[in-house]
Amino acid sequence: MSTEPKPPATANPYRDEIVISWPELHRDARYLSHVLHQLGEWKGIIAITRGGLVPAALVARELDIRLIDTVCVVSYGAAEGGGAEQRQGELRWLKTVSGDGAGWLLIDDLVDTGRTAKAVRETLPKAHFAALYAKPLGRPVVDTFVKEFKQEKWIYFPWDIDYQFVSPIKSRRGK
Ligand SMILES: O=P(O)(O)OC[C@H]1O[C@H](OP(=O)(O)OP(=O)(O)O)[C@H](O)[C@@H]1O
Repeated sequence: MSTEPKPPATANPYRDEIVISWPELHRDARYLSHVLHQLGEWKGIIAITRGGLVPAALVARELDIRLIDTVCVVSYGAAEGGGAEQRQGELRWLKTVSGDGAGWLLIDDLVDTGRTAKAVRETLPKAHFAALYAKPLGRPVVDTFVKEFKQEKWIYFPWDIDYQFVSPIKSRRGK
């Protein structure tokens, strides 16, 4: 019998959120690059679109990697708005790469339930999977990551957010 943790059964398992700033993401990508550099030479990077594109560019700069490819996978059936329901849809492939991934870095921003990472690993079993952030359900699927967040934490990446006015705490209703 499998002892693997199961995804939460509720429709929206995210009870908390965190906003990652550009400087924090950049710092974390530099740290990831340091770790990956220690592991040896890489043939190239395969970014998992779309979230893996920015960290892949930052790692490529640090490790002087010019050969960059993509695997393109989409969660269908998701509601609009970038919320937790994005984790529910069916996975569909738009593009993959040939070979078994040996010597290549697979890069994504986040391993959440691990569903995307598992699907990508099945097609490229010998690639090294690196992500900036991981949650407990996804952690077993990733080889290298920088920070772990609770499963219930929804992560807003810098490209998801904007600067805007926020009312002082004391003036807010329902405080
Ligand atoms: O571990 P999982 O539960 O599969 O979640 C992680 C995946 O979800 C995000 O992509 P998303 O589906 O939001 O698509 P996008 O990167 O194109 O916005 C993220 O970039 C990972 O690829």
